[in-house]
Amino acid sequence: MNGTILSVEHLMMHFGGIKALNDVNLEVQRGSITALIGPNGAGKTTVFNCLTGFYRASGGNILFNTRSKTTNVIQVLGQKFQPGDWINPAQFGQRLFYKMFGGTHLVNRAGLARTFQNIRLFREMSVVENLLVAQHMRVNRNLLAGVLNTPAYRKAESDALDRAFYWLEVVDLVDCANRLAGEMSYGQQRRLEIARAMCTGPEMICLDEPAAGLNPVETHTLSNIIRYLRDHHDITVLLIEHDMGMVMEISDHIIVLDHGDVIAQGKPEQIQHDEKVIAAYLGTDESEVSV
Ligand SMILES: Nc1ncnc2c1ncn2[C@@H]1O[C@H](COP(=O)(O)OP(=O)(O)OP(=O)(O)O)[C@@H](O)[C@H]1O
Repeated sequence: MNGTILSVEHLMMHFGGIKALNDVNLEVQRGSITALIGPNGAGKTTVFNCLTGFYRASGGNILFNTRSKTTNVIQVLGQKFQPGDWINPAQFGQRLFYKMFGGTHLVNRAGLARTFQNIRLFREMSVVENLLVAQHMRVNRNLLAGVLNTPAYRKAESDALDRAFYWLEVVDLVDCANRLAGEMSYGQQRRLEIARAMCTGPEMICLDEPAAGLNPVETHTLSNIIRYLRDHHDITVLLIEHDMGMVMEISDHIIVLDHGDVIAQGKPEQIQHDEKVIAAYLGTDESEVSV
């Protein structure tokens, strides 16, 4: 593995009086499969929502290091002006820029993609259309080029289609290309969500409970797809998952959250025997746990 792709420092997320995340610090290594686990309500999805810009964190830092630059996720979502900005024109200009043009699209453009716990496909579109829509930020959408149907425009369209079919092949859905996304089985929809995220050209993908609702055969196929992303495309995978068999089998590193704090991290064999982790899952006090 080569360096840190994601650093999260002192991340906090409060919903009114509820402290979903207290002070989360974690790092994800480039090219790894890292699992974020923890009991229900530990704050895992909230971490994902902060990382991918769906929530604006209450405090802390999220730095996403792609090969070409570092993106400050909280900054690109647009922050409130601070008193010091009025004497620092560069800072003021930057905040104004991101207030006007910032948003989650910049997080995706930086190379971070995600899937959702509750599948969110365009159900009334065909499978391949779902993948073409995902590429709108990469494809030439110049109106004039479209009207004149220029060679560059046709090439961009054909590349988008090739890319869509490449990822359909990886997730074994080529045969379903023209079916409506909403008509497919649950397992197929989960795989399509991964293909759609991959069509945005990410360096890192966050998968929120990808194995939820899958049978053992589908879970095995999914594990192979996740490994394929890492091994053949150098994609960093961060996943939330409750299927501990799968987590222990495919993860290089595991981070455990409980009540909005990281309580343990390490290799699967370390986590399996960590007393704090066992206590968190059993809902008992650490001192009561005997291994
Ligand atoms: N939008 C929200 N408004 C209010 N509270 C929220 C919101 N989102 C999450 N929470 C609260 O934050 C805490 C963490 O929730 P989160 O969904 O991140 O947990 P989780 O670890 O992903 O749980 P699960 O494994 O059940 O999906 C919970 O107490 C939850 O009720």
